[in-house]
Amino acid sequence: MPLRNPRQEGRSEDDFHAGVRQALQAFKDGELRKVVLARRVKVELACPADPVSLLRQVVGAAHKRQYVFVLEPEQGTAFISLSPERLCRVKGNNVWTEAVAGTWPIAEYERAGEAALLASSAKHSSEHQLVVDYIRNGLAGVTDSDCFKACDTHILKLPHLVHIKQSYHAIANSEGSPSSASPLRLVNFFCQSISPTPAVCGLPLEASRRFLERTEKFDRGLYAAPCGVISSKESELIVALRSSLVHQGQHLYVYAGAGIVPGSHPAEEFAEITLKMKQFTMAFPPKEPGMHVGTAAQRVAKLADLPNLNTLWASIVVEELMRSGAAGFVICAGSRSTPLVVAVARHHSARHVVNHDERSGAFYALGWAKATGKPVCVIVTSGTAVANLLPAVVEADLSGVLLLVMMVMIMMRRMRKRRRRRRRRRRRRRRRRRRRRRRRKSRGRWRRRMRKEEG
Ligand SMILES: C=C(O[C@@H]1C=C(C(=O)O)C=C[C@H]1O)C(=O)O
Repeated sequence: MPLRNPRQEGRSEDDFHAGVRQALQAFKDGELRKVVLARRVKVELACPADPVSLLRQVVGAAHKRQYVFVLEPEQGTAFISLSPERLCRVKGNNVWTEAVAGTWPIAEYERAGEAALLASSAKHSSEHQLVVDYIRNGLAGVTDSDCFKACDTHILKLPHLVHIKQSYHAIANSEGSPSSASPLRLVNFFCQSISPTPAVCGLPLEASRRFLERTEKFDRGLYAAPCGVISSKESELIVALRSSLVHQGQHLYVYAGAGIVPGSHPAEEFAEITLKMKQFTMAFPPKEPGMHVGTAAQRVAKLADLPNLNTLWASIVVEELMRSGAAGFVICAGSRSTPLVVAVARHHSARHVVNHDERSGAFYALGWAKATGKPVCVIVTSGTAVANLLPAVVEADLSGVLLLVMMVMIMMRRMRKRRRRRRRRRRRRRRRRRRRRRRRKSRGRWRRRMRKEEG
């Protein structure tokens, strides 16, 4: 599964395939049993963004089973992770940990179901089993076997893919025994003796490290490192997977790897990594010709930049649409929709395309929505412009694609016109009534005077 924009690729697919073939040879030579080969992919941001707004962008796509965090190791650099994997949680002498390894695309899980999938691949099972054995052996050093509980092996469902997972709860040996450990020493034990597990590095550990130094050709940095909170009461460390490093808000490096074992296919492992990177590469899709994103200078800095209610409402509508997962906007310009167009142009991540013809604009939006699987909004002015959207709207309806047509400004303009007309009518009526009253009064006065004069 190639990335949508090959210019993003940091290390070519051929290089990666060569690395997998070297690993397969190392298995045959008895040098290695498993190795996790990673890739680093550079993504140029379409517009500069600060780490918090980038995090906000990816967080929308995060699953409830992912640990989301951002670290700022140095000014201008931010490390963002949406990790599915906990290295350890330590509370008193209670320890929780897990083995996560073996990956399938989510479509395969949906087709086969959990039980059939778990039984379907010896390669995936052995990949997971190596991690399980490693963690169990490691824990044997700090716990007795009767103080160790493993939950059933199951499938961990995430966006785009699934993993095999098994969780453990152990009670560490109590103080006084030769292998006793305080909570902080237990955390240290996980950092020094358990991490990196064969889920992120390989087996045997030192041979895998040497292999990766020779083969990966980039610095992993914080990728796959234990990150979290440490205290004497309770500590939790996460394996920093599904991560990316943002530089000066200009570009980011996305990291992901795949466990290579005997029987691995280079193309399948490459596709697995692409899938693991998808949450980031989808949140920051490549800029395409004709597509625009608001520049830093155009972005709204404060509420005072929104001089009237129309611009305020329009910016709220655009922000809400982006948060709800809209892919972007097709703008068929007209003066009445100006506040909406300005709001789109000023939004930090709203992608938009300008198309002067509503018919082709609507079909462009339809194609865009089909390609991304996300709703696309078409902004048009009133009158025949709306009617021109009809063929694409009908097609969107029949093919179950969400196309949002925005004519809210027209409605507001019409409503304002109607309100003005009603006010004018009321004023006219009042004036007529007043005139009638005055006439009646003067007629009454005149009659009374006449009667007096006659009498
Ligand atoms: C190495 C990564 O993921 C690890 C490797 C897996 C695998 O090889 O199947 C699965 C989950 C993680 O333990 C990564 O996401 O970069």
